[in-house]
Amino acid sequence: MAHAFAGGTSAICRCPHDPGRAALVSRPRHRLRVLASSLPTPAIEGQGVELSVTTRRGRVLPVLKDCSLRVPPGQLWMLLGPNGCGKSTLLKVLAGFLNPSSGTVYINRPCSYVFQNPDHQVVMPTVESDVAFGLGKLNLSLDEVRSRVSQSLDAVGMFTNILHPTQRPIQTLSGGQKQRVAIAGALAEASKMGVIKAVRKSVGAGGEVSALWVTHRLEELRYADGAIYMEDGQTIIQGDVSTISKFIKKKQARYFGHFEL
Ligand SMILES: Nc1ncnc2c1ncn2[C@@H]1O[C@H](COP(=O)(O)OP(=O)(O)OP(=O)(O)O)[C@@H](O)[C@H]1O
Repeated sequence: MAHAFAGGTSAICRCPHDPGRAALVSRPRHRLRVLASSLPTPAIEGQGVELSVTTRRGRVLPVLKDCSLRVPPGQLWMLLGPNGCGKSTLLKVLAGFLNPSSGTVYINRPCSYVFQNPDHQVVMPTVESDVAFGLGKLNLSLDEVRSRVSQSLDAVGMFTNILHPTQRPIQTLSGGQKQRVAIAGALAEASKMGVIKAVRKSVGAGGEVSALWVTHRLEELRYADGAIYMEDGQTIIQGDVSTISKFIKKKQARYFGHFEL
């Protein structure tokens, strides 16, 4: 299933069940900047990436302080770290949605997922109702439905804001936007592990597709070829799943140990 990849030109793909999760998916197509490296050309690479934002009060806030990572082609890597450590921001920088204050980014452009005719896939009058359409059968609470709708729209790059209100009539959308809404509907219905399994399936076939998946769930690591751990705006460690898993578990043990004192 290609829904997890289907972001049109969007590289950010958020998990439908957790706003803190996202995936960056790329296919070899267009090179932004080439990094000198003796290793095989990566699918996704960041070197010394930093990003500061200026708050409304004029305070400069460093969000990414020093991030380096390398995702080999045809692999699925996970990006983990505590809430607010900068995972989503790093993804946005890698995807080209945000410009880094410094550092280098290399990324193969994501491919688009195109339906033959998006008008055949959208059935309800507004964006929100269309994405929620398939959830009716799942017996979910209103909050859960709203959360899934918003996360699925995020996943396909249809960020809900003034420009993309969830109440927007479907007929005012472009063809590409309708495609995204249709995909968001499918994502909203996907089960928790279903999406990551689908991403796993799609990655690795011939090295064509690579993905960087942001998660808090250690159990999702089993689908990964490798992982990167971030803390406080910095990438701390990158490596194979077993190494990163042990590293995180050790950290958690130390954390909980602290509270047991
Ligand atoms: N435009 C901005 N203005 C102010 N603060 C920002 C901005 N963008 C990000 N931040 C802050 O930077 C930090 C990192 O945010 P980010 O969303 O990247 O974290 P995250 O690791 O994805 O978090 P989570 O796992 O909770 O989703 C947060 O403290 C966030 O509030």
